[in-house]
Amino acid sequence: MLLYRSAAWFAKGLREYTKSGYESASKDFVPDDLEVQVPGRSFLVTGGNSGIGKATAIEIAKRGGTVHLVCRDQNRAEGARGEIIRESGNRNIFLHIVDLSDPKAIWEFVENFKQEHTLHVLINNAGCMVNKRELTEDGLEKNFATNTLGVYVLTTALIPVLEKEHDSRVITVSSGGMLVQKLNTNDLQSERTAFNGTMVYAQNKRQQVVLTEHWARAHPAIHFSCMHPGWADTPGVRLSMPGFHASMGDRLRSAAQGADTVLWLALAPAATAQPSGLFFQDRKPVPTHLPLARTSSSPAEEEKLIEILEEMAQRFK
Ligand SMILES: NC(=O)c1ccc[n+]([C@@H]2O[C@H](COP(=O)([O-])OP(=O)(O)OC[C@H]3O[C@@H](n4cnc5c(N)ncnc54)[C@H](O)[C@@H]3O)[C@@H](O)[C@H]2O)c1
Repeated sequence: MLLYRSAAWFAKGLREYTKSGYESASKDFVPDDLEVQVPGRSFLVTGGNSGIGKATAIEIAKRGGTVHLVCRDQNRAEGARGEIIRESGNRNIFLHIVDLSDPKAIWEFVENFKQEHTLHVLINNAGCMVNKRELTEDGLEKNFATNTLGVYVLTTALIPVLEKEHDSRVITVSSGGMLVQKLNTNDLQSERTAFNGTMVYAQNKRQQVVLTEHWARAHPAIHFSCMHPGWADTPGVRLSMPGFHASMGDRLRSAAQGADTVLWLALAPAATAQPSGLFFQDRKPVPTHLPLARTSSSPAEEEKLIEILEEMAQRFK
C-alpha cells in the first residue's frame, strides 16, 4: 500500500507541485486577492528567517503588517530581520528566539508575548525533517517535537490571544507528503519500527491536518487552514533531501511561489470565504486523501491524538 501511495503521490507531484504546476495553477488566481494593505494587523511567522517563512514575512511587511519572527538562532534571525526591513521599508519587525521543539519554552514565550502584543494571524511555518532518530532534552523525537507538539502547544497557547481580535486566522504549513500517511497515534516517538525520517515527517504533516480540522470545529471565532506549498527550493529541502533537490533542479518552485498560498490564506478576504479547517494547494481547497489510498482515520483515532497532545502539552506547562 505504501508503494502505491508513494507512486501515486510522486506522479501527482510532478504534475502539480513543481514550478510548472504553479505556473499552470496561477492562471486561475485572482490577482487583486493580494492587493491588500494590513497596517495595524500583526502576524507571527515561525521559522521566518528562511525559505518559505522569510518569503512570507517579506510580503506581509511590504503590505504594512507588523511581523513577529519566531526563530531558534539569534544571528540568523537578526540577519533575516535586516533583510525584511531593507526589502519592505517596514520597521515593525520583532524577533523572538524560541526553540519550537521545546514545549516549555513555547509556553513561556506566549506568556510574555501576550503581555505586550496582540495577534491577528499565526503562521505555523517552521518545520524540520531530521533523518536520524534524535531526541530533544525532554526525550521527545525531534521531528515530532517540532512539527506536531510544538505546533500544538504554540497554537493552543495563542488561541485566547487570537480570539480577542477580528478576522483572526491560523495557517499551518503542512505538506502534500502527508498524503502517503494514515494517522498513527501508536508510535508518536518513532520507537517501534526502523526509523525513516521522510515518513516520520509525512506522519507529522498528516497530524497537522487532523489538528487543523479539530481546531476549526472547536474554535469557530478563528479561521484555520493548512496547506501544501508545493516543492520549493529552500535551504530546508537542500539540507534534508539533497538527492531530491539535485534531481529536481530548476523544476522546483521558488520560495516566493511556495509562499503564495500562505500569503493568500493570511491576507486575502477571499480565503475566509472558504470554510475553516481545509487543506489548500495553490489557493484552492484540495482533498486530504489520495483516491484508493485508505488513509482515512476514525473520529476516535483523531480524538486520541488530541488527548495525547493535550496531556503532553499540560505536562510541560
Ligand atoms: N520547501 C518545500 O518544498 C516544502 C514542501 C512541503 C512542505 N514544506 C514545509 O514548509 C515549511 C517551511 O520549510 P522551508 O522549505 O522553507 O524550509 P527551511 O528549512 O528553509 O525553513 C524552515 C524554518 O523552520 C525553522 N525551524 C526548524 N526547526 C525549528 C525549531 N525547533 N525551532 C524554531 N524554528 C525551527 C528553521 O530554522 C527555518 O527557519 C516547513 O514546515 C516545511 O515542512 C516545505
